[in-house]
Amino acid sequence: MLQTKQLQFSYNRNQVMNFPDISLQKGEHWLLLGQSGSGKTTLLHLLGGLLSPTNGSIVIGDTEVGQLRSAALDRFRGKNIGIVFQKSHFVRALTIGENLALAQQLAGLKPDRERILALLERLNIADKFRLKPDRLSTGEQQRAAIARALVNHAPIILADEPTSALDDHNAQEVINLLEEQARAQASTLLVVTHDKRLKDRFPNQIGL
Ligand SMILES: Nc1ncnc2c1ncn2[C@@H]1O[C@H](COP(=O)(O)OP(=O)(O)OP(=O)(O)O)[C@@H](O)[C@H]1O
Repeated sequence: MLQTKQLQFSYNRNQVMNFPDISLQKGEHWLLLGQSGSGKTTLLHLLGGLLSPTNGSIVIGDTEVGQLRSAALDRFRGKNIGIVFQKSHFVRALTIGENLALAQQLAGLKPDRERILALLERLNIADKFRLKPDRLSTGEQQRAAIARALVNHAPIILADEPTSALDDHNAQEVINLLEEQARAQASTLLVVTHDKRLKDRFPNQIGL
């Protein structure tokens, strides 16, 4: 489903990051662990097509992601990769419902109100459909971010520190929801974390 080979990246010439080869199969759930500054977010952004590697390859399904250019990459990413960012990055002027519809449109899909409402319902925030993101609590925003990552049925879900800003109860709930929803649509899930509460959560682990 997702394979990398000899991935390297550098933000500047003095510091080259080398990443271990990874191979994630369909439907598997993985944790990506490592100290602060070890490159977890960078690797997640490479896998999500938000950064281009300086060397090496990323293959998702049958597609070599590095071969795709701008518009094609945007569509590919929108359809195939759902990303839960550390901070949710919603468009503040749009409601939660509109933000999710935008995610569908950016992937070249038709806005599907039923799908959006069903997901918000599953995540217990259907009543936030017409609210702007700033009106939601941190935990609710994180659930809305999960809904956005799932809305296009992406076969790969990447989550960057999804629990770091949450208390124990909300952290458990968010990770349960991510797992449950990924399982329901047979998506491959990769969760980046240095949250000790999650370290034994999935047996499949990549260390940086
Ligand atoms: N935009 C950037 N420009 C230059 N250097 C950067 C940039 N982003 C990250 N770095 C550097 O790259 C290295 C890896 O950063 P990254 O954010 O990937 O680590 P991380 O493991 O996700 O850290 P944390 O757990 O603290 O979020 C760090 O040394 C960081 O200072």
